[in-house]
Amino acid sequence: MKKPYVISNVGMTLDGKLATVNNDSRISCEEDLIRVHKIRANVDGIMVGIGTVLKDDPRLTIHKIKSDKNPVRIVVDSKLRIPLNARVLNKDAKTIIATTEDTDEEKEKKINILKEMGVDVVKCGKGRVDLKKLMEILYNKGIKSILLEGGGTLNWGMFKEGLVDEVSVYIAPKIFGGKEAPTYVDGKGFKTADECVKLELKNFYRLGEGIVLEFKVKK
Ligand SMILES: NC(=O)C1=CN([C@@H]2O[C@H](COP(=O)(O)OP(=O)(O)OC[C@H]3O[C@@H](n4cnc5c(N)ncnc54)[C@H](O)[C@@H]3O)[C@@H](O)[C@H]2O)C=CC1
Ligand SMILES: Nc1nc(O)c(N)c(N[C@@H]2O[C@H](COP(=O)(O)O)[C@@H](O)[C@H]2O)n1
Repeated sequence: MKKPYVISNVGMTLDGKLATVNNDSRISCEEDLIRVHKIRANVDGIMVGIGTVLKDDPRLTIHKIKSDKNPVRIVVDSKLRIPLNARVLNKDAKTIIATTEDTDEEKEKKINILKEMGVDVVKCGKGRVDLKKLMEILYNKGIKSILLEGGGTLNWGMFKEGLVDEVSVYIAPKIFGGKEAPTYVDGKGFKTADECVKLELKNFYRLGEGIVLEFKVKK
């Protein structure tokens, strides 16, 4: 199956959290945010789940370094919960919303509004977005590389389907704790170690106050 090359990147605390229980996600140092924007500048798309949009209202554009273009912003949003005033819907970059084929009058109305705003709405899957099918659709739209930023639920979906090729993670010297705090990979989780995603460590280095680890996903 032809699919984009997918790099998963997060800023994570030592205890694996992506934010506090109160959704404070100030984890990466400035040096790491610049590293992230250099990755953003080298991919065709940046992908997040709707949970991240609802909690962070991210820009998903390149603003920490100079860049003459922005990657396509991709939001995975089964129930089309995206607020129409979300920053990812502004004119700074192209945006694709991936939703499910399940629909009703209200959803169709919102899809029409989004299309009038210049947003590309893609329907694939029932109940949940079919991520494998979405990857094929994005590849056929010319998106050959994607930075998957999360959050933990979407990361689980992508890892579970074997759609991630590379992992880079900045680990901050912080501990957030919190059983309910979001982690790098949430979702159902693998039941046995045999099923888990296996990685090959390719590189690691100090950055700012933390450390960056880079892996290839073993296929
Ligand atoms: N520190 C970091 O690097 C980052 C932190 N975050 C944090 O992560 C949290 C958001 O993560 P989550 O709440 O887990 O939301 P999420 O951003 O992972 O979005 C999950 C949503 O995506 C949709 N979805 C549709 N099809 C799916 C599929 N097949 N598999 C999985 N999801 C699918 C569903 O509506 C699901 O609820 C926020 O606290 C945010 O600050 C998010 C990105 C990076
Ligand atoms: N790499 C990284 N480190 C952190 O500490 C973070 N909190 C995040 N969050 C991701 O960046 C998005 C917000 O930044 P922009 O407004 O898009 O520049 C946020 O939504 C997460 O995807 N990432």
